Amino acid sequence: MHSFDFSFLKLGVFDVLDVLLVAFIVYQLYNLIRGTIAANIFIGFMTIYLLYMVVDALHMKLLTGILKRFADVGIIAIIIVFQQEVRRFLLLVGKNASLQRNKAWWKYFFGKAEDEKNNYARIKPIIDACKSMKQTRTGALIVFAKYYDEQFYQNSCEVLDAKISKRVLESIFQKNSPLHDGAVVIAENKIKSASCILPVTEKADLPAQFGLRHRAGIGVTEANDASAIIVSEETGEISYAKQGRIKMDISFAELEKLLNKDF
Ligand SMILES: Nc1ncnc2c1ncn2[C@@H]1O[C@H](COP(=O)(O)OP(=O)(O)OP(=O)(O)O)[C@@H](O)[C@H]1O
Repeated sequence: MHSFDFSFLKLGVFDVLDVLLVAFIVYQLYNLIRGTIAANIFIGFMTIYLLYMVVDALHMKLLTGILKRFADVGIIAIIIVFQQEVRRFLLLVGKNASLQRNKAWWKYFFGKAEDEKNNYARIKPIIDACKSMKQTRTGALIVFAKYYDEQFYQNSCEVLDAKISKRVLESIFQKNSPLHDGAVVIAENKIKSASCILPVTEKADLPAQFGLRHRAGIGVTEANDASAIIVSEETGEISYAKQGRIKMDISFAELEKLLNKDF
């Protein structure tokens, strides 16, 4: 009678750790692309790879040979198909590994109160500008970039390097202003640029009323370590995008909390 060889099922501690780490990375990757078309492609890749592992373990030579061809080019295909996601993933890894974290701990113990006070002073002009633009139904898109990638933002933008103030933000988004079309990018505590054309998200499951402004607000946070405030011209509603997701119709108290964390 034919006997199966199950020796490959012997597990050591490192095998378990290996599986857990891979599961964690796959889950994080899936989280990054959830809700996008890329998620379906990702599931497709994973299915083919899992199938390859199973047929390989069962020594089914022909199928293993065919699937191996897919698996071999898989990593290159992933980099090409998921260019934006890979970029965002590496940014995330880089950010968490940087000294920024240690600085945050240091501030947590020694300078938190002072920090919050300073942060409120920084945030206030932005919140005030949003309040006023909400009232006047002035459409706006303000991006907060943790890292100002000149190549990414400056290509299509008008470079400003201006101090953040309520009146400057309001004037930029005024309907008659030559700079009102597009987004303002804030980084390093400055209004770095205005009138920026940003990549729009390809997400298919967004509310029907979302036009290009909202889509660009979400799109920029998919590809970069950035968050974005969107003021709707139609409804005056304030939305907040981060990591490719959007919170709609938020209050100013909520906006303050979010900015305190992200800006
Ligand atoms: N790729 C882009 N990057 C930055 N801003 C953009 C981009 N595309 C459009 N916009 C801005 O969005 C405006 C058009 O907004 P649209 O009405 O399509 O958006 P919306 O999401 O429906 O928002 P609203 O509720 O304000 O109408 C344009 O005038 C321009 O200022």
